[in-house]
Amino acid sequence: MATTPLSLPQPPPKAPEFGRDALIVCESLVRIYQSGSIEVQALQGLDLLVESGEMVAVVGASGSGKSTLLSILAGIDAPTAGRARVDRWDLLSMSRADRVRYRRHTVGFVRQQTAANLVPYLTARQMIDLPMTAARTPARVRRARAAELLDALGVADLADRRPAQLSGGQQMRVAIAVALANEPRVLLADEPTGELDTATSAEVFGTLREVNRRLGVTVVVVTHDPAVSGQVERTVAIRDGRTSSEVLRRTATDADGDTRVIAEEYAVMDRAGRVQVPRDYREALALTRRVRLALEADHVAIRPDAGEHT
Ligand SMILES: Nc1ncnc2c1ncn2[C@@H]1O[C@H](COP(=O)(O)OP(=O)(O)OP(=O)(O)O)[C@@H](O)[C@H]1O
Repeated sequence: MATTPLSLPQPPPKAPEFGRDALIVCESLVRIYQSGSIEVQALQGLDLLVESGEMVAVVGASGSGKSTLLSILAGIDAPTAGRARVDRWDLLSMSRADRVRYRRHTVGFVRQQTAANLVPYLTARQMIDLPMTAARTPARVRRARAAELLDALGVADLADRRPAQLSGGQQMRVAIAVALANEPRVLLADEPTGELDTATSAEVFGTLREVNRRLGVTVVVVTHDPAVSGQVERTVAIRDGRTSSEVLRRTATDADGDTRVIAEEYAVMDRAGRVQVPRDYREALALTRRVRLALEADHVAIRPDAGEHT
């Protein structure tokens, strides 16, 4: 006897992998530090995507997890849980040998303290040569690359000086050149302008933008300085170990041909749909523990709990 085929519901189409085309992917990233019996959750489920060629500023209060994020992306620290991928490298499952390769070729890292990036007894040219020698780059290529970088970073005339003979801004530019020696796809900079005065900060930041635009290197820069973060197209704010909001800036030209920068702030929604409502919004409408959500034609409304139930 012929049986009627069962009509089964269609399985839902498989969701594309989160950030499949991004260069940097952090998904629900967690980093817990254990010091004695105390546990510090430096990252508490952070999501972040960075596309190839972007320049992103990461801002946040002291202790919010910015340096932890950068150390993980630099391959110096390892996450406790979650997912972190840069280019083709999975930062959670990388072997020790892969980690060395990753740090040598995929990312360049500029540390917070200017001096920590430099070797006191080497000249600028010798310092740029060092990572290339470690990568077994032939001498002829090393010489050409060092000259190119010294030039691109505006320190060609300082090539034979040691760190003590350079100003803070010049030291930082040399540090950036050293970080770029092995042609990484990503440059990570942790508070590169933290020790510099305002004018020198602006100069160093301009250098990072040039590196991003002219050399096509993806740049992630941690900063405290709102004036600095105001110069990039995308600023990601971290609060309590999570990305909380983003500011996107674009240049618009009005009818008179004048250009101006338009900055729009967005809240970040995580993979589970959680959004942080800013404190001033919550206070203005006394939004507390329980709120009403309503799906409207083109937005979702959040209203205070009317208080019929307790
Ligand atoms: N090695 C460590 N051991 C224990 N706790 C740590 C360690 N490193 C960072 N933390 C803690 O993790 C949290 C996040 O620190 P992190 O340095 O990432 O913050 P940050 O946003 O970079 O701060 P800052 O702007 O002051 O550099 C802080 O509470 C910090 O005290």
